[in-house]
Amino acid sequence: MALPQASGYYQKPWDWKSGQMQVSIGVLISVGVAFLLLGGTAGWLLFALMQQRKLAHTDYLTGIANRGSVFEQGFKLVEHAHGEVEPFSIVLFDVDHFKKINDTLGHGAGDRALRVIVNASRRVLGQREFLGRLGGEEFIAVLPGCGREEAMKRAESLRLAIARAGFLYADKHPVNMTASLGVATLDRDVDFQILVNRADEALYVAKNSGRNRAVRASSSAERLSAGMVTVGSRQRVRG
Ligand SMILES: Nc1nc2c(ncn2[C@@H]2O[C@H](COP(=O)(O)OP(=O)(O)OP(=O)(O)O)[C@@H](O)[C@H]2O)c(=O)[nH]1
Repeated sequence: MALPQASGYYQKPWDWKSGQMQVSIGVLISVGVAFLLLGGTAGWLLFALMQQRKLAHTDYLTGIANRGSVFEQGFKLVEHAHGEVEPFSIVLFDVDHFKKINDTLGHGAGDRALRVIVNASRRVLGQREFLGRLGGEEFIAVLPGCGREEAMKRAESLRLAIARAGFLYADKHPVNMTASLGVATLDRDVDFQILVNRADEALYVAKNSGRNRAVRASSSAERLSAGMVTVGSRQRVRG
């Protein structure tokens, strides 16, 4: 009678040396994988945080700085300008009769007009300068290093760029825009909020004296000699 064949399976006795090596490799791989996972998660979290921060500072429609971001940067830049005794100006501008675009062609056309205005305005700004949307159809150009004369020139370039940026909506409706602008330049006794108030006063004058024009806000010295006390709040005539 044939004996049953041996299975051929041979159980090796435990080899401590190679066993330890296998365990060490296993541990190393696990630690590596854990590091990769942790690193990946941390990287993803960092990316998500950066994206969130960017979104919190950006205007959803036009991609430029939003109101919060403009004021955050504006206060810092004014402090810097005071410290360095450097000129600093802003141009506040507001699209004229913007409501008419919405009312006649719809909000899609209005939204496109805002984006077109932003693209046209960006092109006339220098490297250190930036654009922000303060809300609705009101924008600001922040001009570090720009004195009174330069700022008025920049405002005029913005006005012309907007007036020339007309487009055809839905391939058949011509849309033309103009804007009114208020220009204010930093004085020693002024912070960013006061500068914005002054530019807003000038913008109010531009609106009420016919629109499609840039008006310069009076300086601290001019205000003093004219006996002006307040820095003004908005009270714009509509129509
Ligand atoms: N399409 C669109 N419209 C907006 C947006 N934000 C505000 N508006 C509209 O902008 C219009 C602003 O109207 P008004 O404040 O009367 O200003 P205006 O018609 O430009 O008149 P003036 O400033 O006096 O020349 C309103 O109809 C708002 O609904 C936006 O993001 N997209």
